[in-house]
Amino acid sequence: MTGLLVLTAVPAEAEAVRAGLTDPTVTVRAIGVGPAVAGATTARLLALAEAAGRPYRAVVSAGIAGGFAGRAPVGGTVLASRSVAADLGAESPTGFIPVDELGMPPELLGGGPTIDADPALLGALRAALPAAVVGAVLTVSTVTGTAASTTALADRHPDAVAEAMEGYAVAVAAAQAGIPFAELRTVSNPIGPRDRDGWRMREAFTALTEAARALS
Ligand SMILES: O=C(O)c1cccc(C(=O)CC[C@H]2O[C@@H](n3cnc4c(=O)[nH]cnc43)[C@H](O)[C@@H]2O)c1
Repeated sequence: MTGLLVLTAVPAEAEAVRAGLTDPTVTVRAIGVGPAVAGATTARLLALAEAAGRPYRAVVSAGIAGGFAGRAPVGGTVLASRSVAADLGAESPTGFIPVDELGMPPELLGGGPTIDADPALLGALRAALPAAVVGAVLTVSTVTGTAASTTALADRHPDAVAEAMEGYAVAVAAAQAGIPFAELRTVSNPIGPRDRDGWRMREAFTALTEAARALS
């Protein structure tokens, strides 16, 4: 068994994580933006390690994220209690219907639209990062960018603290491989009306480097 596998979306996030690591057995890879490429690449990396007889002991989806105002501040660190496929479902005239309420067989839903973090791994990360906010982290294919969609998402997920674009997909691949999973994020921007120039990337990357010291 090899060490921990930490998966970010983009190379800049991977570099920020590497800069904080003290454990040489931790592997960091940038696997792309969004659930499709993230899920496929995670599954491939886990299968290759398994085939080589060196399976990873755990997988962490890490990177920057949008934070819900009043729940996770810009520059803050977030640990997912669960990773949620927040836009997997159906629209209707009366609102969004989550995929597990569409009447499909549960075995076709990859464990459902929510995957809990591994309790032992989350516990260890919480102990190492006591200032981190713990709550649901939403996985979306489209960055939320209007006040109306922010309110709808926050109301639908009262325990959600942040959104990003890969966690749930990495979690599905980890679950199918039988490997413990957690999601660690630092907040680069508030979720809300799009203001790309206001994103605090440097602050979030610095926080990510600090948080990565907890990964071992
Ligand atoms: O320019 C953009 O619109 C843009 C949108 C999302 C991400 C980026 C990145 O350069 C970072 C990649 C990574 O960041 C996560 N992220 C960060 N903030 C958010 C957010 O408010 N909503 C969803 N995802 C977010 C995400 O995991 C990306 O893969 C640039």
